[in-house]
Amino acid sequence: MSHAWGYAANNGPDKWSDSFPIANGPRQSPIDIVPAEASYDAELKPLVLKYDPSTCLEILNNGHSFQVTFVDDTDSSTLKDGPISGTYRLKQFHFHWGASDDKGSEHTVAGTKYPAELHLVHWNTKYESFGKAASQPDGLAVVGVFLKIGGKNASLQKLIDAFESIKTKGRQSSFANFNPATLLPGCLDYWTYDGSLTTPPLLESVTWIVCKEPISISSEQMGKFRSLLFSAEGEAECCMVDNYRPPQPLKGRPVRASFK
Ligand SMILES: COc1ccc(C[C@H]2SC(=O)NC2=O)c(OC)c1
Ligand SMILES: [Zn+2]
Repeated sequence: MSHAWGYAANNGPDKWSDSFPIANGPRQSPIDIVPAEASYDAELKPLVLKYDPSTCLEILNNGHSFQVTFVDDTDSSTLKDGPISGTYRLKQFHFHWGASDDKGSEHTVAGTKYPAELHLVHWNTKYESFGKAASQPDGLAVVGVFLKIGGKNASLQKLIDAFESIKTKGRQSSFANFNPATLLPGCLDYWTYDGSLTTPPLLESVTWIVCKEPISISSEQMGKFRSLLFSAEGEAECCMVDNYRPPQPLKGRPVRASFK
């Protein structure tokens, strides 16, 4: 692909295999999660998420989504237990969403699309850095949380209030003392399977942990997500919407449930 990857007809998910052949690999993400076909695994532990708001660093528009990045040089913000062994550090979180409320999530549940999906990205501290971990089969663990249209979400509003400073691609601003735990649903029941990054380079290094319970976002707040731009300042404006990869073939992978 001569031009950079994106989500448009000429550079979107159907074209990514041109430059990233792993797009057709055996453990690609996202997937359609079919609850009736997931197997309850009593050995799966509850998720242990410990987040320190003081590790929150900045919020940025990377041209594909907006992302909140964390200081990850200590074990201050970590994910443990669940389906993983060892300690994974929080690196960043970001979202995927649609142009309308009938689409936007990457994972789907028995074919149901949610309007958006949150990804909390963690890396395995058995490797020396995020970059090194990202190329290892057990290098990353991403917690996915669905968003459904409902009441106004005060925690999401704190992110939205920073949007005017990151409207266009490449813009970033300092963003301190945000607690990502406020974005988690009350119930942490989850499905888990072995998968990949959902954008290029599509590395097959992610243990996916997808929460069953969604969090809420209001229609007005969804509208603010859609006011961000894929385009940089001075370029023709292109609204940041439909930045999701559709479900990929399961290829025989087991999907386990932490709940009955
Ligand atoms: C090492 O290079 C990368 C590149 C992209 C992402 C972000 C992808 S991965 C996901 O779940 N959603 C996304 O948009 C990444 O995240 C771990 C790591
Ligand atoms: Zn993502």
